[in-house]
Amino acid sequence: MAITFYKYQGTGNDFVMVDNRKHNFPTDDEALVKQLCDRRTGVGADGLILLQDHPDYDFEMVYYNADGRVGSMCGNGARCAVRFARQLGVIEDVACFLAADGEHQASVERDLIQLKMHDVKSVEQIGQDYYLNTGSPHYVRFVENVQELDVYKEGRAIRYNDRFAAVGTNVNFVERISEDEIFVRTYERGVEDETLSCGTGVTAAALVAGLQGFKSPVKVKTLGGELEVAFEQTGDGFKYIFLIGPAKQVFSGSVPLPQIQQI
Ligand SMILES: N[C@@H](CCC[C@H](N)C(=O)O)C(=O)O
Repeated sequence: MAITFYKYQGTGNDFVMVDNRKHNFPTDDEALVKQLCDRRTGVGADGLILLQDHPDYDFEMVYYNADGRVGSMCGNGARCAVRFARQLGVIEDVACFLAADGEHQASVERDLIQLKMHDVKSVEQIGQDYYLNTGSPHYVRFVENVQELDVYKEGRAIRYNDRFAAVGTNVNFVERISEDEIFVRTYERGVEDETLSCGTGVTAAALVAGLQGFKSPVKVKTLGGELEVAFEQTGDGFKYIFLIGPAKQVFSGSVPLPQIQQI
């Protein structure tokens, strides 16, 4: 049988979405997810997201990285999942859903999805750089001329260093553009390459900018578009963190997958 899939993107971070309320997509088939995300032999995406029923939430999002492994929280993917849920009629303009790191609230306002992220209790400083978890682990380094940087090379050097090699980390390179704006480029774990944007990475970079005196909301440019991050600073951390930006459907199609049945 064939499954219908939908392709979504949020500031250029792209995802294959499956309405798994209607299928029994095999949740542990790494090879299948990897194949669907392959940009030459599959649909092509930075990750795959299953939208599922959940007894206590509007829906559950199950997120996989392009390498086929179950991922941690994905900020752009979550904004796409909210748009997908809206288009499927699962929600109207507000959502309370479950992701890898727990419950999230979100709202839809025209083109924009506003996603509430979990509080960040602390930020570790490593030399001049920072390490924090915004649902996924992120290393943040401020640089000059981020557009000139070899993000693949520099990102891999940090992602595979002794401290991070086992669990991995995403790596964000950040340039100050003005008093209220930064430019972020991210090497993504699980894609193992630079992506056009990473929502949890943008959030991490904006919070570190907050530590350096930026006021909320911080405007963030990425290679794939613009996002905004609002937050309230607490003693050592942050609360009321919101990631705001567009998310849209690009196309839909079907793939023959005999191992999957319609429910
Ligand atoms: N693109 C995502 C982040 C995805 C998580 C990452 N690949 C990891 O494994 O930590 C986002 O938008 O947040």
